[in-house]
Amino acid sequence: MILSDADILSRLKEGDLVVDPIDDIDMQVQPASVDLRLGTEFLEFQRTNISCIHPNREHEVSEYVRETHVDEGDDFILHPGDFVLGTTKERVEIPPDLLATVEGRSSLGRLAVVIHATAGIVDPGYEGQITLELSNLGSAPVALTPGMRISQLVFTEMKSPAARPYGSERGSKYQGQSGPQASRIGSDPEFGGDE
Ligand SMILES: Nc1ccn([C@H]2C[C@H](O)[C@@H](COP(=O)(O)OP(=O)(O)OP(=O)(O)O)O2)c(=O)n1
Repeated sequence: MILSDADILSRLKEGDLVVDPIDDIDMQVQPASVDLRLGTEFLEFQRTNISCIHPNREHEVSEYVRETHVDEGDDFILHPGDFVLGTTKERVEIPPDLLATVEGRSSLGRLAVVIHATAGIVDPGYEGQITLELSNLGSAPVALTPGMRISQLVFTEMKSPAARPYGSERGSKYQGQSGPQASRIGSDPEFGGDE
């Protein structure tokens, strides 16, 4: 069952579901979702620095991404074909009985800007900001402004709460992330990590 605006407001009031900050409830809480705003940090890929991103060489992350800060009110120009990691301004806490999905906004979709390439699930138990996989699929550069509403979160009530929610007890690698975070796939067991 998907939460309606009334359900979302009631869970936010109860306090087990957190989306923070919400500066304008009427603007951000939509009929069946909450709009999230673009944060000020971006991770850009530097393809000239390495020959290949290999999942089991996590130490290379700092060599292939560079962090850029853009103040609210300034522009980050997303060029055609670009792929950069951004972040939501809001921090979320998802209770064990809810699954959240990150979706784009139609207004940005109509400009050919997508906010995730493949990862749309925010797990029950997850706490932190959400990393956006920003791409411009169109043919004209698009200016993105930190603070603009860029994505939306939809909440689905599960049949029962997760028995082992996302979090430190299961060593979840993105729990508590702040700002855009590069992939930590190197810590997956299949690549010799200890997750
Ligand atoms: N666009 C997204 C999608 C997800 N997440 C966060 C919330 C998710 O709960 C967490 C993990 O997402 P996945 O389970 O899709 O990713 P992995 O399987 O790679 O991570 P893990 O092994 O920790 O489950 O990352 C995010 O910040 N931005």
